[in-house]
Amino acid sequence: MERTVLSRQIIDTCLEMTRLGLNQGTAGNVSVRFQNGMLITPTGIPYEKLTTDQIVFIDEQGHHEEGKLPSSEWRFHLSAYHTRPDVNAVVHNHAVYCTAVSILNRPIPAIHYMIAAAGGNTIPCAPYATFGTKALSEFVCVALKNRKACLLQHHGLIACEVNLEKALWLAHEVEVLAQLYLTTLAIQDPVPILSDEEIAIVLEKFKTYGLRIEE
Ligand SMILES: C[C@H](O)[C@@H](O)[C@@H](O)C(=O)COP(=O)(O)O
Ligand SMILES: [Zn+2]
Repeated sequence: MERTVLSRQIIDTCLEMTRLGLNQGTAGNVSVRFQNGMLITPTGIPYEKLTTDQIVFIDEQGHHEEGKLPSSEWRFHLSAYHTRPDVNAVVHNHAVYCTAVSILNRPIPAIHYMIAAAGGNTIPCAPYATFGTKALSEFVCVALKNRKACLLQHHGLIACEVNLEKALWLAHEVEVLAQLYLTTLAIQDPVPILSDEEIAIVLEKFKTYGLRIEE
């Protein structure tokens, strides 16, 4: 797809992320796989002020085009694409419930079968490291190895998927799971969870769920 079209889709995803209540201020960033690297939001610019020419290209070595400053988190976006060849879009935000669970430094357990949307029976929590660091990107590599979403301790959430629409959908879904987790945790700890066997059944069903038969 053409660069300007993808850049517009990145901005629309950022605006939708805010509209869904998943983000505040200039927190968060969004990228999409492009050529031998990715297109990513610039650092520190409010989404409503973003224009397509401000979206930054970074190659697979981490070199960005001159005259633009990429998101401070470009390292973990590159790590996500490196670790997961199956994904083409990455969304990061500081959604309130996900961040609250990350402060407790707990994974989200299998409290609802939709946990399987991220590829397994938990949403893991990557250990804390300062934002923008190589250390954080290395923790993200590990957390996303078998999942399409993870929490970042004392920070927020990352979700990745085949395209921007699905990555944002997953980020929203994980926020709902985090809200359910905290709501039930206030009543009972530990919260009842689904067995690995039940989650395995859902993972299998998700392989074909929503696929339409070609006419
Ligand atoms: C301090 C930053 O807000 C940090 O939390 C980063 O992770 C973030 O969410 C937004 O940073 P950029 O504007 O550099 O993408
Ligand atoms: Zn952040």
